[in-house]
Amino acid sequence: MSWLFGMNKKQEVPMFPSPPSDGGQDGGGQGGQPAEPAGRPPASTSMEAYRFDSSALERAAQAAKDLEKSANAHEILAVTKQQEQTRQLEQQSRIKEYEAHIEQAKVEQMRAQGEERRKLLAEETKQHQQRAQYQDQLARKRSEDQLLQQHRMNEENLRKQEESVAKQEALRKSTLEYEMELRHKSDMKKIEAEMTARAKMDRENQDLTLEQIRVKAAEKRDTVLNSIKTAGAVLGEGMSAFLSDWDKVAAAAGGVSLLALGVYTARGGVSVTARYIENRLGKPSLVRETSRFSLFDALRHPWATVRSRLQKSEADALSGVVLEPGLEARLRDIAITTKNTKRNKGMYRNLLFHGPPGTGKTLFAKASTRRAWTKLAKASGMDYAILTGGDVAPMGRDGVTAIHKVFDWANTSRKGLIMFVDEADAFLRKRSSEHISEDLRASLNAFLYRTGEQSDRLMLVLASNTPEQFDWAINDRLDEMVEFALPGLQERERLARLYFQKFVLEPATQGAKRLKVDKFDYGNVASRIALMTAGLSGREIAKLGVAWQAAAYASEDGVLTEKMVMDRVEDAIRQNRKKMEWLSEEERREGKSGVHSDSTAAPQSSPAPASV
Ligand SMILES: Nc1ncnc2c1ncn2[C@@H]1O[C@H](COP(=O)(O)OP(=O)(O)OP(=O)(O)O)[C@@H](O)[C@H]1O
Repeated sequence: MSWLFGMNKKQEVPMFPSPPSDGGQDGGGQGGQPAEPAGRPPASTSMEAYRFDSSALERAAQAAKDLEKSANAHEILAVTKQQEQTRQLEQQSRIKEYEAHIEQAKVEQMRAQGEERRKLLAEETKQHQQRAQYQDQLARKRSEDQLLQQHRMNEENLRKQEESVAKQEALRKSTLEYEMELRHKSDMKKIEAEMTARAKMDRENQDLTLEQIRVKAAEKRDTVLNSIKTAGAVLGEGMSAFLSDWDKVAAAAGGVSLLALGVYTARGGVSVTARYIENRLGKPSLVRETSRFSLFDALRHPWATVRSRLQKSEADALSGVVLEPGLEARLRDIAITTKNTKRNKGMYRNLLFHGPPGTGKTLFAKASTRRAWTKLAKASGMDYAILTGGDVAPMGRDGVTAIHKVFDWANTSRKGLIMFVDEADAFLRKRSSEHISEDLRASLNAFLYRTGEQSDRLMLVLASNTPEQFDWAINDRLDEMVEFALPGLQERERLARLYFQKFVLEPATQGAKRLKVDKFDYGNVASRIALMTAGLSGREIAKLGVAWQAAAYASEDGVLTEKMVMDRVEDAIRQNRKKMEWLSEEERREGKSGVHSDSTAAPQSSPAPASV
């Protein structure tokens, strides 16, 4: 209603202090008051607020008159009413909004409460679980403690039993010793008494005894003299009769000559026959091991022969040898090819096994894995023989004969023979650059002579970790090379497991030995060892097994702990690094231990290079 009090639309709304109880009515006395300047003191403002201003009423009356006179008075009133209604509606809608807000706030509050309750519940569940876990842990710990207690008690009992047995044993031993001592003393006394008695008797009978001796000696002398006289007379007569008859002399000379001839002929014949039989049946001295049946060996060691033959037929081919799968497959392929060669009566191929030291070349062929080699030979349907190159040099000039003997013996095999020569570089080295003895050179020449042509009876397998030392003529005879590389990651893990089993678990379970294993996850330890031991050879890992065993024996309680295992591994790694440092620069360049030269190198699990 500002227009009613003559307020211009452009005028600002006055800022009044809040009125007393009736201050809200339209057209209140303060309506026409001009706005106070901001800086005026509040006391004077409140005084003026209660002063009555009649000019406003006058202006209102005037405005009402003007309004009555106005032609649009009705419309203005209607508009005013509408505005009033609109404001009321707006007010109501604000009230509704406010109520809606309140409702929403309630919903929010309920949701927050729900959330709180859920959190509380979750917290309670968590607490409950933790409590359950804790109780479970307590129960486990209790049971572990009980087990430990039990274990300790068992050990204590065992110890007591052992002690009591030891005491009894000691008592028995001391009793026995005492008894023996007593017996000894009484024996000694008896002997002493006998000796004294005999001495006394001898002394008393001395004269008699001397007389007896004298009589016996005189009798003996007479007998001997008489015998000599008689023999001389008989021989003399015989000789004179023999020499006087020339026919008898001639017959005797002929008989003696024939006898001598017979003896020499028989000796020569026997030695030739023996050599023939030896060639057919005997094993040459250079052959360390063979699958061929040897009559002499069977007669000398019948039980060992029977047992080894039985074992071979049962055993798993590659048990105890950890090879990279590609290499294993390759060896099997070679066996199949060899078998087919034999079946088709073809010519055999010569092989070379090469690689760094300690990678299983010999192991594959020799004693402990004899089965594996047998399997290869068996799969090919052939016999096998194992020789060592190092045996040839000490034979000196006999080396040539020994080599010929081996090849003669090999050629008598009906099935065909695989000849494995371990450490072949020991006698097959270069004739030109190396300073080798005449005897060794002659042995090498004999070997070359006997292997000059492809054979349908003999397959040659050489093993060496320095094949670059071979004489060129030997290289020329090789048809295929198989590389035994350093073990890769998986092989190292298998090796670690194998040797832990062999040197720790098996002795620990046998019970007789003083070796126990602490509780730890060995699978996990083996994986860690495999990761750490890149560059170590199979032999070095096998030695680790022995080191673990020794560590357990050296400890006070004989228990092998995880820490002891890992300490030995770190030792082995350090030693390997040291060995690598010792390798001369030249050896590195030559690549003798090429795979070793970078001990941190990635594991070499790739298959060996194919062929020459
Ligand atoms: N692949 C493997 N699997 C299982 N054990 C192995 C393997 N390689 C080596 N070893 C262990 O190392 C030892 C030595 O191996 P082996 O004599 O076969 O080595 P090599 O290759 O012939 O070495 P060198 O060239 O020095 O003669 C074996 O007795 C065995 O304990």
